Amino acid sequence: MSRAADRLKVVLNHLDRSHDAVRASFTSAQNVSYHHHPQSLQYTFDTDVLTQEQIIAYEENGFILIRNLVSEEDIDRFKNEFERICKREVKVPGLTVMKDVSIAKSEFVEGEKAVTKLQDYQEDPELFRYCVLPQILKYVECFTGPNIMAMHTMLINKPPDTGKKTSRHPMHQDLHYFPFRPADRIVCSWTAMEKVHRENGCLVVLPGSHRGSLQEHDYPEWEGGVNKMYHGVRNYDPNHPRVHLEMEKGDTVFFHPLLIHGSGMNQTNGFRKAISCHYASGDCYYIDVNGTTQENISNEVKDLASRKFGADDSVTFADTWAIRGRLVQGDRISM
Ligand SMILES: CCCCCCCCCCCCCCCCC(=O)SCCNC(=O)CCNC(=O)[C@H](O)C(C)(C)COP(=O)(O)OP(=O)(O)OC[C@H]1O[C@@H](n2cnc3c(N)ncnc32)[C@H](O)[C@@H]1OP(=O)(O)O
Ligand SMILES: Nc1ncnc2c1ncn2[C@@H]1O[C@H](COP(=O)(O)OP(=O)(O)OP(=O)(O)O)[C@@H](O)[C@H]1O
Ligand SMILES: O=C(O)CCC(=O)C(=O)O
Ligand SMILES: [Fe+2]
Ligand SMILES: [Mg+2]
Repeated sequence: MSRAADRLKVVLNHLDRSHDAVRASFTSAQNVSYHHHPQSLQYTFDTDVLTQEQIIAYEENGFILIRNLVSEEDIDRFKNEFERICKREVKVPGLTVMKDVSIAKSEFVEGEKAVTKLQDYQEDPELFRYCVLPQILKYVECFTGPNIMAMHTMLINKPPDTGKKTSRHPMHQDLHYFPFRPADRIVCSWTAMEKVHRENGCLVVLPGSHRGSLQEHDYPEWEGGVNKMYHGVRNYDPNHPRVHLEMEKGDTVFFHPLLIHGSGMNQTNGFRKAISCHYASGDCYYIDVNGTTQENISNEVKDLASRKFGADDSVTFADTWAIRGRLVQGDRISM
């Protein structure tokens, strides 16, 4: 047997044995069918980039954390560009600068202290460098395959909580926002731009939840308010076992779009920064989400597109993504 085939056999054997344990901890939370006996890898391509342990970890948990993947120098450049955008020294086409809902109506907060998130930075060449970093794409390819689209770009500047707990991001699955498939050929890359820990609201994940299905999402019923489009899984069980991903500057997590994740309150005085990109295979295809649980977010996004960019009724949810997507490797086949 070849080395690659040998390696695959070891991984599959391991997965077949260990799935039962992971499954057992998730039966209560979601509707998963537990009759999966892997004949091949479902979530990863074995391209000799991931170690056996990493393949197993992603197949089982739905995420892998790579330490020290992005250099300080690159991160400082992203931070610098973020500051320039907040000071309005640069104007980026298509970019949304979002303020936290609890300070959105305050006239007294200016500059980066007012900003909770930059959405859609793909037209900013300095920030978009993140999406084409070779060491990131090398990992992305293990999940998407060789044709890679950058579909969704964000820089998150999680603010100190104002006391209303609005700095939380409810537990959700990113696939809720995406009208393209297959889910297994989509991956998020999320890089800490400084130390992130429990106190400043690190990512919180439910390992293995990527093996479930897409859940119904809606605004959580939070007394202090919820940020625009921060939908959460509807029947979230707060007692479900979770993992807090504490990370150093430059550490990067790659995670599956069905992985249930969120982030807690930022209880420090500092802004917690992270930069991210969602990638999809250039061979993915768009779906019509009308009549599905994604209809609510689809309507919100279309509404925003019409208010912000004057898009008319003929612009679909899929169109809003096709406009934003950028090819970063290989061919744009059907996206
Ligand atoms: C053709 C291309 C189309 C592109 C479409 C763009 C789609 C973008 C979103 C896609 C979602 C991506 C997937 C995300 C993954 C998970 C997430 O991160 S979900 C959270 C993402 N959230 C957003 O992307 C929100 C986008 N931002 C906005 O829509 C706007 O910033 C805004 C929140 C509507 C604020 O608009 P703006 O014009 O900047 O603000 P104001 O004029 O000051 O306020 C208008 C109105 O809105 C209230 N408000 C302000 N900020 C917030 C907030 N954070 N949350 C809730 N409400 C907010 C504000 O108080 C005003 O209210 P009023 O009652 O009218 O006074
Ligand atoms: N009702 C809910 N619906 C959806 N998500 C929720 C709900 N309540 C809490 N969450 C989310 O669960 C995650 C963890 O929240 P929490 O504020 O407890 O943070 P934490 O990191 O566990 O902090 P702590 O150390 O205080 O426990 C966050 O993503 C939060 O937004
Ligand atoms: O950085 C965070 O708090 C998580 C953001 C997130 O999950 C998202 O915007 O989809
Ligand atoms: Fe997310
Ligand atoms: Mg908690």
